[in-house]
Amino acid sequence: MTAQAVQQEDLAVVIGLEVHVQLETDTKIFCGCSTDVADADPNTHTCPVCLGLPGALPVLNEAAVESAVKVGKAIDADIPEETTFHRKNYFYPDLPKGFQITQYDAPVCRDGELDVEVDGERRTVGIQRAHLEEDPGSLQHEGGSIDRADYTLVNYNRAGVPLMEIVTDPDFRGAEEVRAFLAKLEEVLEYLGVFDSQRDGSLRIDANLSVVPADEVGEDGEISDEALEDANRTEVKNISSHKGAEKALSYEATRQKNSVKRGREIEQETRHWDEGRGVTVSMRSKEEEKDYRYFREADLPPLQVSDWKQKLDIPELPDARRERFRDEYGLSEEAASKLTSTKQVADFYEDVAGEYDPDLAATWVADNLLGELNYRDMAITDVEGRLDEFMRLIELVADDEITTKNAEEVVLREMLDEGEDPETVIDREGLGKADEGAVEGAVEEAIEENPDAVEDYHAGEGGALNFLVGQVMQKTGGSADPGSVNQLLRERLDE
Ligand SMILES: Nc1ncnc2c1ncn2[C@@H]1O[C@H](COP(=O)(O)OP(=O)(O)OP(=O)(O)O)[C@@H](O)[C@H]1O
Ligand SMILES: [Mg+2]
Ligand SMILES: [Mg+2]
Repeated sequence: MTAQAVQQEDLAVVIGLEVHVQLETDTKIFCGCSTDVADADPNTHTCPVCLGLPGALPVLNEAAVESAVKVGKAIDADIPEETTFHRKNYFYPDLPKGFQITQYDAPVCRDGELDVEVDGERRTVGIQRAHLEEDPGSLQHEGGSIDRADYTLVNYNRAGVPLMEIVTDPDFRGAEEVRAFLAKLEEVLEYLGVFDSQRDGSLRIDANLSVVPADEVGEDGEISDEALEDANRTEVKNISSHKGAEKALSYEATRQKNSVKRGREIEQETRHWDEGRGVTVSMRSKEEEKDYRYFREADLPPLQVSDWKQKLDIPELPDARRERFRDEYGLSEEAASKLTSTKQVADFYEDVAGEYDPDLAATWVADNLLGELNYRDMAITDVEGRLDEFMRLIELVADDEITTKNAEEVVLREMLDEGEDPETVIDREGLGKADEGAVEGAVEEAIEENPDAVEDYHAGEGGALNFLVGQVMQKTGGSADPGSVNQLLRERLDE
C-alpha cells in the first residue's frame, strides 16, 4: 500500500492494551514496607530492598502471587507448572536498581480472555499474558509537563508495590471498546477482592495503536497476523483513567490517520499522553526487547504454582451472578445488572432477598438505597458497617410498621444525611404506623368536620374522596397507609 493512495475513511484502527493494576496487599512485593502510601511523606515507605541498595535481597510476597492466580482463574488463563522472574534492565531515575523485577517467558498467566459487551453485543478480548512485577518509583516533574520541566523530584514510596501487567491481544477496533473492557476488567478485579479502583494510581495503561487498511478487517473484526505485523504501532504511555484512555486513543487514531493521509510513515515509537493539553507527544523510538537485556532474577527461585489453582477459590463472577439473579429471583436485565454492579451490592441484595420478597428487596436495594447513595456521590462501601440498619428499615416496611413512602422519603434520607439508625428517625419524626383505632378515629373526625366534602362524594365528585384521604393523612401525621385510609373512608361513606 502506498500511503498516498489511502484515504482516511479507508483505515481501520487497531488497539492492544498493557494494563497495569495494583494488587491490594498490605506490604510490597519483595519487602515488608507498607503499601499504604497515599498520604505519606515522600521516601518514608522505603527500605534497602525497595531502594535497591547493594546486597539487599528480595523475598516474594505470597499474597501477591495468590492474587495473580485468582486473576488467572477469573480470565480463564493457563497457569504454568512453574513461574519465574526476570530482570528488565533500563536506566531511568524511577528505577533505583537499574532494573525492574518482572516476568518474561514464564508469566503466571497466559492465554486468557474476558467477555465484554459493546453496544449490546458480546465480544471476547484475548489476553496474551498477565504477569507480576514491581512498580517503579514516581517522578514529579516541577515547572511544567514531562517535556518542559525545570527539574524532577523522585519518590520511592511506590517502588516495589505489586503490579499485575495484563497484556491484551490487539482486539480492539475503537476507543469505546477499550472503555467497555476497562470497566469490565475493574469489575472483575474488584469482585476478586484484589484491586481497589478508588485508590490513586491503581490503574495505569499503555495503549498500542496502529492503523491498517480497512479491507484487511474481516466481517467478524478479525485481522490477519501479517497485516498486524506490517503496521507500525505507537505505544501511548501515562494513561491513568478510562476517560483518559478514550481521549488519548481518539486523539492518536486521528493523528495517525491524518499522517497517513498526508503521505507520512507512522514511526514505531513511544508517545506520552499529556492529559492537560489533550495531546500525545513523541518521547522516544520504541525500545526493542533486546534493549532490555532480560535475564533470570537469580535472587528469586522458580515458583511452583500449578496446584495453587486448585487451592484458591474465587467468588462467583459478575456475568454468572447476573444470569443467576435473573433466573433465581426473576429480576429484569436492568435490575440484575444494577444489583451485581459490585460484589458488596450483590451480597447485600442476596441477604435481603433471603429474608423478604425478592422484588421488594430489588426495589429497596437497587432503586432506593443505590439511588439515594448515588445522589449523594456515595457507594455501598461508604455504608458498609451499617448494612444491618438498612436491613432493619426494610424489615419495618415488610412488617407494615411504617409506610413505604415515609421509609423512602424520610427515614432512608435521614439515615444517610444524619448518620442515624432507622428507629431513632422513626421515633423522632413520629412515623410509626398509626394503629387501626387511631386511623378509624381520624376517619370519623374527617367525616364530621367536612360535611361539604361528604355531600360532594355522594354527588359523585371524584376529588372529594382524595380531599378526605388528605385530611386523614394530616391527622395521623402521614403515618397511616393511604390505600387503607381510602378503603376505610369508602366503607364508612357507602354505609
Ligand atoms: N498492530 C498492532 N496495533 C496495535 N496494537 C498492537 C499491534 N500489534 C500488537 N499490539 C499490542 O501491543 C502490545 C504489546 O505489548 P507487550 O508488552 O507484549 O510488548 P511491548 O510493548 O513491546 O513491551 P513493553 O512491555 O516493554 O512495553 C499488546 O497489547 C498487543 O496487543
Ligand atoms: Mg508490556
Ligand atoms: Mg509496551
